[in-house]
Amino acid sequence: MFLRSALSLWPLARNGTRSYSSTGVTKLVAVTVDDQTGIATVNLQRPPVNSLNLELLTELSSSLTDLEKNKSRGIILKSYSDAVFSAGIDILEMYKCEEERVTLFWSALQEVWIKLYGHFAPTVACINGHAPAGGCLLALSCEYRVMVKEKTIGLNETKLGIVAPQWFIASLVNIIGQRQSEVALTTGKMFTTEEALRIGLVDEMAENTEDAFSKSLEFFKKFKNISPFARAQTKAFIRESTIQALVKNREKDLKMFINEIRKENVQKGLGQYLESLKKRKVS
Ligand SMILES: CCCCCCCCCC/C=C/CC(=O)SCCNC(=O)CCNC(=O)[C@H](O)C(C)(C)COP(=O)(O)OP(=O)(O)OC[C@H]1O[C@@H](n2cnc3c(N)ncnc32)[C@H](O)[C@@H]1OP(=O)(O)O
Repeated sequence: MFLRSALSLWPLARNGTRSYSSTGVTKLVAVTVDDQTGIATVNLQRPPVNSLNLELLTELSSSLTDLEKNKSRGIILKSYSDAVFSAGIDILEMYKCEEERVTLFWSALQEVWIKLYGHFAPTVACINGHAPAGGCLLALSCEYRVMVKEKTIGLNETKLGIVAPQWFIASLVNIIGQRQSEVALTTGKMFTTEEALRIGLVDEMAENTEDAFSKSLEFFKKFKNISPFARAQTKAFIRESTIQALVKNREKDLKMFINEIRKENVQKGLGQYLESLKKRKVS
């Protein structure tokens, strides 16, 4: 009954699913809700590598708000691409950036993290491609991670000469613990799927995207006999202090980000990194 009335808020059904976009036009984020289960698939679709720019983050943020309002039964976050889940922050948002845009950009990233990390429904990252830095952050924000074999994941910021903010670090520490996080972060380690599984950075390994998606769906069955309220409130209690640490310091965090990326050596490093990306190819 509850499911029916919640779902009736969604746009017209098509083949058992409801497609949805906050702007009315599907662009960088496509949301589909399964009519039977109420599970939403949030597909990131910004070719070529789903790098996170202001527009993608703004769409993702409003999709998350709508899913919260419409009481989705769960979220699977995935990529349109079988190669890359998300390449993290679009370096062009940090390199030679304008103050007004970079302020909006970082605020949107904060907002997405707060909404995803604190989402009331169960969330799964279906990591069907590489997930460096900000891509890893999105995956860490979910409750469960299923990753396709032979991909890579990690917070590699130090490799770019930048420092991962406290909330990136907390997201990792809450999953793999302080010691493993310290080693991973200080060395900018990118884990293979197999390594990530061994240290608990991901929960399951999959053969391919289809397998990852069906394993992601299985996760929701764990809550079949659990009260949604008890589940959501428990999650909120567990995550509250991590979320509040950013919520109370958003302005300070924004200033630190802008100061950090404006440094001459950081700008030089970002420029060189962009150049090196253009020369290199990952198999
Ligand atoms: C006291 C201090 C307090 C703290 C203050 C805050 C500090 C700042 C913190 C900022 C946090 C940043 C987190 C980030 O997310 S930084 C971004 C890190 N991302 C990466 O390192 C990933 C880079 N990309 C790759 O490794 C590979 O592209 C890939 C994802 C493995 C995919 O490989 P593949 O071979 O499939 O694709 P290509 O490499 O050929 O890429 C295709 C084109 O896309 C461009 N590209 C790739 N990644 C990015 C990116 N992140 N931003 C912009 N552009 C990107 C690449 O150059 C290719 O472009 P081309 O076709 O024009 O050559």
